[in-house]
Parts: sequence; C-alpha cells; structure tokens
Amino acid sequence: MADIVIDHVTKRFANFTAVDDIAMSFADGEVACLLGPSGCGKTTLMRMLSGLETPTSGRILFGGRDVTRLPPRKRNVGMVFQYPVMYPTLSVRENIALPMVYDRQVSTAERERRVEEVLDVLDIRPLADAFIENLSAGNRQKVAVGRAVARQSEIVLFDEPTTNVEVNAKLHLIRAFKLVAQRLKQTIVYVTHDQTEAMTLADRIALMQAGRILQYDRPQVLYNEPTSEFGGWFLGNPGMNFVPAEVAGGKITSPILAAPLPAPAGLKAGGKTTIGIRPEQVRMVAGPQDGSVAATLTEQAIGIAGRYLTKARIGHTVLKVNTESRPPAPLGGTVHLIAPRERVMLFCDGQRVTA
Ligand SMILES: Nc1ncnc2c1ncn2[C@@H]1O[C@H](COP(=O)(O)OP(=O)(O)OP(=O)(O)O)[C@@H](O)[C@H]1O
Repeated sequence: MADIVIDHVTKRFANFTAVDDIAMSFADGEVACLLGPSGCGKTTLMRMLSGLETPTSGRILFGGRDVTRLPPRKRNVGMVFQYPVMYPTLSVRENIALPMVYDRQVSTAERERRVEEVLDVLDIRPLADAFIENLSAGNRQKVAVGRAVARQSEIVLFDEPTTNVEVNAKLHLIRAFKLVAQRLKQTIVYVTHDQTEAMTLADRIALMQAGRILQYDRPQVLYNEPTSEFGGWFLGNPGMNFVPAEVAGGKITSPILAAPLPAPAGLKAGGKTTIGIRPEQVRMVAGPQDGSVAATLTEQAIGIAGRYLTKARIGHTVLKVNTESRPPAPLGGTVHLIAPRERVMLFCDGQRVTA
C-alpha cells in the first residue's frame, strides 16, 4: 500500500512561492497526472516527491511513512525524467536490470523474470541485446520506463518523459506506458503540460496553476465540469468560450442566450460573471430557431479531424465554434447559434457557480 499524501506543502525560492500550500493525496495503484502550463510548479512538486528538493513547509507521506526529509535513494521510488540517465555501453537488458543488481532482496532468478516481463510489456524484446547508444530517443525512454518499473518500487515518478521523443514514437511510448501501468499497479505520478497525454494516461488529473492545485478528478470530470475558467480554457482544443453575462433581478442575460436564465442563489452580487460553453457544444444552424441568436461568421472554417472549426461574432463577442458539418453560410454571412441550456456553465470571478 503506497498512497502519497501531500500535507500542506509549500516551496519558496527566495521571495517566490513555486508551490503554494498544496494538500492532496494520490491513491494507491492509480496513475495521477500533474497537468499545467509552463512554470506552474509541476516539476518543483515532483522534485519534492522524489527527494531532490525539500519543502519549505509541510510533509510528504508515502504509504503513511513520512519521507519529507529523506534523500532520494531512501525513498524507494522509480523515476523517469526528460533526459534519462543511461549507461551507453550496457545493453538494454543490463540497463533494466541495473537497479536490482545491488538489491539483496531480489534473487538473480527474480531479477531475470522481471527484466523479461518488462521487455514484453514494453514491446522491446528485439532490442534486448542492443546498446543504448544505438537506440532512438523513444526507445531509450522505453528502456528508462522499464528500468524504473522493473524494480517494482511501489511508487514511480515520471517528469515529462515524452518531451524529447518524436510524435510517432510518443504514441508507442504512451501505449506501452499504459500497459505497464495496468499490469504492474504501481502508484504513478506523471508530470506533463500536454493535455492529450494526461487525458489518455491518467486515472485522475491534478490541474495546476501558479503553484496550486485547481482541480483533481477523473479526466472526463475535468473536461465536462471544470471548477474554474482556467480549467475550461486550458483543457480542450481549442478551450472553452467565455461570454460576458449580466445579472439583474434574479436573471442572467448574455449575448449567447436567446432568453434569460434564472440566476442561482449562490451567485454573489457585483462579481464578474461569464457564461462558459465549449466550441463543440455550440450548435450552428442556417436560419433562426427556438433558442438561437444571430451571428456573423468571421473566420474561414478549417477542417480538423473531420470537424470544422470557425469563429462567429455576436455584437462585440467572438465565439469559437467547432461543428460536425461545414458552416451553413460563407465568410461574413449570417448564421444562428444555439447554446443548449444544459451545456452552458456559469462562472463568477473565475470560479464555477452551480445551482
Ligand atoms: N531552483 C529554483 N530557484 C528559483 N526559482 C525556481 C527554481 N526552480 C523553479 N523555480 C521557479 O519556480 C516556478 C515553477 O517552476 P517549475 O519548474 O516547477 O514549473 P513547471 O510547471 O514544471 O514548468 P515547466 O513545464 O516549464 O518545467 C518557475 O517560475 C521557476 O522559475
């Protein structure tokens, strides 16, 4: 049992707070992705988990054991970084076996069994006797993954391991990684700034911004139920639209709404209110319909993965719209947009407001 508890951890560099009072836990046997933009503190948090950095305050527990001040070698975690440290003159098999060679608790037979297992799961058996220096970046990372998981530490940490791997090899690596995670059931924390990678790999995603965790949940929940404007904007390609809204007399009005919505009781007065809707959830039709508002097409539609991405303007508000079929009007023409009520989200001062 090795869950990870992060107990009010803060890390300051001089006057700058890189990780700001994070309190959360990663469940035993789950793959958790730390996702966020560059500079949000992902690597700093990861370095504290691995023991390469010490928190300014707070505690870190692995399976109930306080490891806050333990050096990396005493934490019994596997690690894979952007640039794996490999032994170029050793073979793939020898590199994977290396961390277990000095572990008296792993017999030679068991060590060999584990090496053979990861060679198969990672689909690198044909490379077993090749030297590291002759491998592509993608295959080197597979070996690094193999080495980190073969020793069967209960926790494995990955810091942007696919950054230097070319696109095709990246997909292979992610697929292999998923198989490893399903098979070996270790607790995995995986840092990435790539939302597709996080959505593919994670049991749960921790979304980070400016040193804090904004939301920690299953990928679909993060996507469908963002708790903040930042979450709606950061996840999705492109991210969510935010349209200004007015609140008066218990009603919400907005250029994207054909009729006012009732204001929820929890909505505070005087805040900056917006309506959020994902580009793929806005409907675009040729003529006026129930619940539609007129808009002008302001951008030529481009086809992406069998869908059409375009922009439409209502007054001063421009919306991204992603539709299944081509827009029903030429550039500069009039279309009609429908924001289905069940798809509309309300935000006040950047935070989601629910009824
Ligand atoms: N040793 C350090 N000294 C001073 N500032 C640091 C140090 N390490 C990190 N920082 C700062 O802390 C902030 C968070 O950095 P961190 O590397 O954790 O972010 P990140 O989310 O991993 O970003 P990236 O994806 O670019 O690596 C950044 O503003 C960075 O400049």
